Amino acid sequence: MIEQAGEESVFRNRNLVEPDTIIDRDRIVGRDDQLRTVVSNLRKVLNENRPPNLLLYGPAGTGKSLIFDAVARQIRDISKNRGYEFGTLRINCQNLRSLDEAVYALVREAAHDLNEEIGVARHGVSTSTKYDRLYDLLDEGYDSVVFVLDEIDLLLGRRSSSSEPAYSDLIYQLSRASIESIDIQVSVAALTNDPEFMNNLDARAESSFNPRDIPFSDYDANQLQEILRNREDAFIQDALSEDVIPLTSAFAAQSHGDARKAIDLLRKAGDVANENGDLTVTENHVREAQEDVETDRSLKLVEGLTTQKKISLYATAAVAEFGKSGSTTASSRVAFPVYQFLTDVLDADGRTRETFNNYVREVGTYGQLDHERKSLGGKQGGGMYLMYEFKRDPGEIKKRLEQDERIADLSHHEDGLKRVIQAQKRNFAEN
Ligand SMILES: Nc1ncnc2c1ncn2[C@@H]1O[C@H](COP(=O)(O)OP(=O)(O)OP(=O)(O)O)[C@@H](O)[C@H]1O
Repeated sequence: MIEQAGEESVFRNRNLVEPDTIIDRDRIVGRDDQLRTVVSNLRKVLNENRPPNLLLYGPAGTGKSLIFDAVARQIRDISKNRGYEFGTLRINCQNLRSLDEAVYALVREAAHDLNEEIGVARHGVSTSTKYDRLYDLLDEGYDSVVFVLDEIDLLLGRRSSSSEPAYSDLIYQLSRASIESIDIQVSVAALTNDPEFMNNLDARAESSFNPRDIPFSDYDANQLQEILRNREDAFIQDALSEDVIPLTSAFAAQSHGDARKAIDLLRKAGDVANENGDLTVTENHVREAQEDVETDRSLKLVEGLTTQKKISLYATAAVAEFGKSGSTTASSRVAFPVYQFLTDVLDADGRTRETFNNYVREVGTYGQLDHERKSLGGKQGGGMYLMYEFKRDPGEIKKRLEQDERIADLSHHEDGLKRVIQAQKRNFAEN
């Protein structure tokens, strides 16, 4: 099996359909206007002038990083040959919680690029000491630097209601660095999905940043097709059947024309073909890959539920999973006492039967399960109950819920859980 997988693959160069692979300039499809604008601004570096600040904005996966990085790499190579040190220092602001963290991340980038010590402690020193270290490193190592601030709108910092977001401060300081703090040429390129970003900057930051705007729009299905066709050589010859690229592009165009999603989906379709031992990627492989993507997206929603809703869903999924083999259904009459057992195990509050059912039904609206109202007939004094039917493997949902450390404990009680479920099922069937 392993040997087979090693020998036969639809891929010749799978890297080409990995979204983070750096691609050559000749693989870039379209985006001529944006390329021209970035080139005309960054080429000022070649005359040893400071390039203007730039704001690249548009939805995710529309080529902002690709275009900027491709041009910056070329400028860097030409400059280096001429003995002029041009560099870009990139940080992604998504996971940075404060201005201080952002400045430290820039110090770390510069030190890494220049092969120097970071030279400043992460904690326990002021942000201005970090700025000083940053400027020292830059003065020593470069003639010109562009700070690339990806997802800049997410650098909010720990704000009181009256204070400005951290990105305003960072942009203000960095775009003034050339004037006040440093001898080399410095400018800022900010990347964001938010077209209104400039409206959120305070007046001070706005006036010192004053960028050239470079907008990026969604790709349509035809543009996505072209992008994918330009990477067809990731696959062995004739591995892609005719309808694969059009279908992949059509799916990705539905999710905001994101090229990253299109490339991901094409790679996943190839993986599905490999898993099935097929040497041709077909429409069915694309559909299967797309289903996996959707499953994963809706499972992610499960991670955001409150603990009570997670316990309710866990109980219901366990009843379905530990029922008859391959079963996807769970009766509320069985699932509710199982939920009570789980709240006892976790020492959590117990909710009423009605609230429990409301929680599980609510999860249904995220696409995990359906419910049907059923009558007990003459059983248990009559009355109604709900029959839940999972649309996908309930075991997978349970595993996803166990990623929450409060729920993870339940996986150590599987034997007890199975016993309770069996007892409740017997009880339900006998009455
Ligand atoms: N015009 C294009 N030609 C070829 N490949 C492209 C093109 N546009 C985007 N891609 C590919 O799509 C992926 C995402 O592009 P990129 O990282 O530039 O998106 P972005 O606009 O910076 O998105 P985000 O806001 O999510 O960071 C990359 O793998 C890139 O190579």
